Amino acid sequence: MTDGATFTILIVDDEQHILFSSESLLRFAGFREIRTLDDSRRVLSLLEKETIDLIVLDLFMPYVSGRELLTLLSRDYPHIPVIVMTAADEVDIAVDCMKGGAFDYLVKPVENARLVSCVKRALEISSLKNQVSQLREHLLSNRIENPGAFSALVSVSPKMSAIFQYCEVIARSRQPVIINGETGTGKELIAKAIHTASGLKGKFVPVNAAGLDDNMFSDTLFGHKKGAFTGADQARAGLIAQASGGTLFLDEIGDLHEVSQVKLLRLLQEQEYYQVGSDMPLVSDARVIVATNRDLRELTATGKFRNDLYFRLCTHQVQLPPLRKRAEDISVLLNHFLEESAQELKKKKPSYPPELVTLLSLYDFPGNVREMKALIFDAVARHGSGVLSLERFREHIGIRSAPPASASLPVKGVVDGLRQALDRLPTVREVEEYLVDEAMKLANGNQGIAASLLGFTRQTLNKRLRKNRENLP
Ligand SMILES: Nc1ncnc2c1ncn2[C@@H]1O[C@H](COP(=O)(O)OP(=O)(O)OP(=O)(O)O)[C@@H](O)[C@H]1O
Repeated sequence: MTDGATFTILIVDDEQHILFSSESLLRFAGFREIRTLDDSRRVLSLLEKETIDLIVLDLFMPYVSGRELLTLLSRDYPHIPVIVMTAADEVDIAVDCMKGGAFDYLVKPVENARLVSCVKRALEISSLKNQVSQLREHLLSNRIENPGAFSALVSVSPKMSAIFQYCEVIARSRQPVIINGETGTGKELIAKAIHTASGLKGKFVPVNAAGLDDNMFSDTLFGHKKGAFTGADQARAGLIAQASGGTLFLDEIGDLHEVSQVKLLRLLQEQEYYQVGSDMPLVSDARVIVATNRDLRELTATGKFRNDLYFRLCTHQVQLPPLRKRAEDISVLLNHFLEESAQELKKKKPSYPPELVTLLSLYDFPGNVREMKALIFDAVARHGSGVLSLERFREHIGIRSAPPASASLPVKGVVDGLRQALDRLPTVREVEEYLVDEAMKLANGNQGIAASLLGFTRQTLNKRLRKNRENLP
């Protein structure tokens, strides 16, 4: 999808009628910024003054030929794609132009659709190339230019900061984005951040596709005409109209109904949609960002998600890591949510025992940041003294005084491992020493947490540790 409004095209041809017809054709195809020149000597001075995204160049012109210009353009403006358009249908000339850096070579009279699709393709490829080089620069410079756009996302993780940098670059593109990640990892926050960083003036409009059948999807997104169906007493503009000049965020895209997938594909390809009960196409310029916690590629393989829609969506992809894969964020998020919850609940921000961070890092947070946020809000709501109690967290995380029955399998694995290593059945003392050692490692040396993991009291663990030390050779 190329957005004609954002690109400037220059057409150079000494024949006025060609300039006129090519300009009209491209304007009709949605390209609004078009410059024309019938004198090739003025091309370079124009390029010094204006930003041009693509050039359509005639080959045979008086004064400076198109071929001469092509050499200069490839040398000084290699990022601008040049489409050569000429009456000469000769293979040698075409090959020479392509070697000289032309993006494509079209023979006059050029079929309208051919010229438009060639221009769109060239712009798509060059804008992707530009993004790649910006991305490279950005990643090498290792900084975010607009940190305000990402301020709602609290993180000190290098993985997340690389993601923010990538998002800042793709924010400038109008191509769709797929955001993938487990529930609660911050997909909607990232989508909002991309919208803010894009500088788009329109709104950020979220729509949850889960549970919408095709009728509901069409009505919600595209709206309806008055009288379109029983009960449609008023016309309704859909959310896509609200997202005009902004971003439409489609959450849970993996659950989108098959028929709705076709409508979304049309919207992405043609930037067009139909309101329910209308056969008049409407135009949308909203940027589309989608999110899912499912594997879209896998869904395409099983036929549950259209291949062509996937390929339309997949230009930019963001994969958010689960919280358990960025343990360095536990402590900053804990402080952030303590602050936020204390403010919201009008309480003083409590302090917490240092073991809390270790305890939280041991947990795998299937609900990710959302789960952590809820846990902390609840603990702050319940607590009365100045220091948070670990009890509520222990309960949630499931570390109980007695190990669960299902623990027998891993224990068998431990015993088997020791049996192999020792070449005999290990003694009870050896198994115990091993487990105590592992628990202490997992708990970062915190005896309270290690004791909980082992199902001991802290005093019992302390005794065992002392005994282990005495048994050291
Ligand atoms: N890095 C973060 N910093 C602060 N808050 C966060 C962060 N990530 C997520 N959150 C919070 O966690 C909650 C869930 O975030 P969000 O809705 O963006 O996740 P999601 O991945 O879109 O979830 P789902 O897949 O369930 O729709 C929100 O309250 C959000 O504010």
